[in-house]
Amino acid sequence: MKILKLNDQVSIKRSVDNGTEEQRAIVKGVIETVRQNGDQALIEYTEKFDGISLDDFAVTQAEIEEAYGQVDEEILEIIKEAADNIKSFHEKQLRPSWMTTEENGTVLGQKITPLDSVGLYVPGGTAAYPSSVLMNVIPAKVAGVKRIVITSPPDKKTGKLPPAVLAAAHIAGAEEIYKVGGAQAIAALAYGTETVAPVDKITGPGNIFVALAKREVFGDVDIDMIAGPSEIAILADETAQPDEVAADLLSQAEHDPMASTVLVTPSATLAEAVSAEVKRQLALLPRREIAAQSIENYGAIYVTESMDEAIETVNNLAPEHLEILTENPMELLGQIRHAGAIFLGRFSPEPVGDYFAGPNHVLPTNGTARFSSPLNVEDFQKKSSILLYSEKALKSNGEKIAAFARLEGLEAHARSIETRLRK
Ligand SMILES: NC(=O)c1ccc[n+]([C@@H]2O[C@H](COP(=O)([O-])OP(=O)(O)OC[C@H]3O[C@@H](n4cnc5c(N)ncnc54)[C@H](O)[C@@H]3O)[C@@H](O)[C@H]2O)c1
Ligand SMILES: N[C@H](CO)Cc1c[nH]c[nH+]1
Ligand SMILES: [Zn+2]
Repeated sequence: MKILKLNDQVSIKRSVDNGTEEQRAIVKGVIETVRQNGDQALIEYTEKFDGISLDDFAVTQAEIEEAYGQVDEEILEIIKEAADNIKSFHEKQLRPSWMTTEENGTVLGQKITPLDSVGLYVPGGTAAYPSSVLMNVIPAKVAGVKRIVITSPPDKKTGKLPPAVLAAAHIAGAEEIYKVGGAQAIAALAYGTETVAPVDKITGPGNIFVALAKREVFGDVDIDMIAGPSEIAILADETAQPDEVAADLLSQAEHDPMASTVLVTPSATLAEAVSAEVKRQLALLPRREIAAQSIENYGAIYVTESMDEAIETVNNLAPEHLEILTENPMELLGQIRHAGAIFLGRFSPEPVGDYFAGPNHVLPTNGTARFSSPLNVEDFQKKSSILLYSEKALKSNGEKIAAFARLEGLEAHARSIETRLRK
């Protein structure tokens, strides 16, 4: 792993993938065709892109039950326990609607309403993570969303969805599931077909066709974010254990050849030891080819002059995941301004959050932790403002409001107020 002296250009932001002109044209064509031909287009694209011919792409109750029976009992128990943890964490995010009443009778407030319906895209292949099903469905459920739809491409061999994905969906409480992937799935969720009623918001990651389609339909429906490859930054001092630091870096490197893995430390001794450990452990990993590319192209160890400089470096990176492996991690927490999730101490390695602890693993990437947050209950709700002015309140403020309206040249606004002042 490269050991670098700090320079203030430190960044793990990769350029956002806008796809090629050809890919953008394909996505536009797919969306338009689904809008015109509905279910028939879904069937034809599934045959063309996934090699599966289906008459009916809705997952049946029997399929869900069959899948549930195929997953090991112990694994089901683990998924259920993780689901309980995720639910109880997200329940703490719930905020009530509120109203205040002033002495003059004015009532102001904010009404919180769940979205009516949301769609979760679950990518195909090895990235069909049951944990991500929990992380998307459970906050939506906690928010009060009534209709939760899942779409995912059918396996190219079996024509089915992975049993663990269906089991996780069942445990999380999502039963409306379609075997459709790619841009055609996003189009169906956004605009509807004969079988798939449209949703109000689409969440979940996917390949470039999925990402471009989400961007294309944004505005007609809401979307969560366009998630980039996984990132981990570790802030460590000389007390950190090199084998643990290396294992944690590799835990994210194995996700994606473009995953970013960075150690920031004032300890040159730790830097050397971690570099050697990464090399040793990498050779033992089943997904070593993916992890090796990530480490080679997006991995770095920065040796800083001081811990303060290391903290500033981490804040500039604004990583998706930050581990603090120092003698007293809690003492540094107050100085961390930008990170999607912060893992404190050597007994909280990042996979604790990926699977089990409760906080969401859908996190801002590409430096966007500077201004955005983990997926949360509010992503599945919206707010309406509530205003009630009493006669007394309108009469005492009406002239000011009318004057403000005239400042903007909006006479009808002013008269809407004044017509009430004269009565
Ligand atoms: N950021 C994250 O958190 C995260 C998590 C999991 C997965 N992912 C990403 O999900 C992706 C999974 O990719 P995948 O391809 O296995 O599954 P996918 O479900 O994202 O895409 C499969 C679909 O892509 C479409 N497609 C494929 N080739 C096409 C073509 N030439 N023209 C038009 N459409 C085409 C097909 O409709 C197919 O059903 C990876 O890119 C991975 O990085 C990201
Ligand atoms: N670390 C990933 C998000 O960055 C989430 C995940 C799913 N499964 C394992 N990890
Ligand atoms: Zn992970």
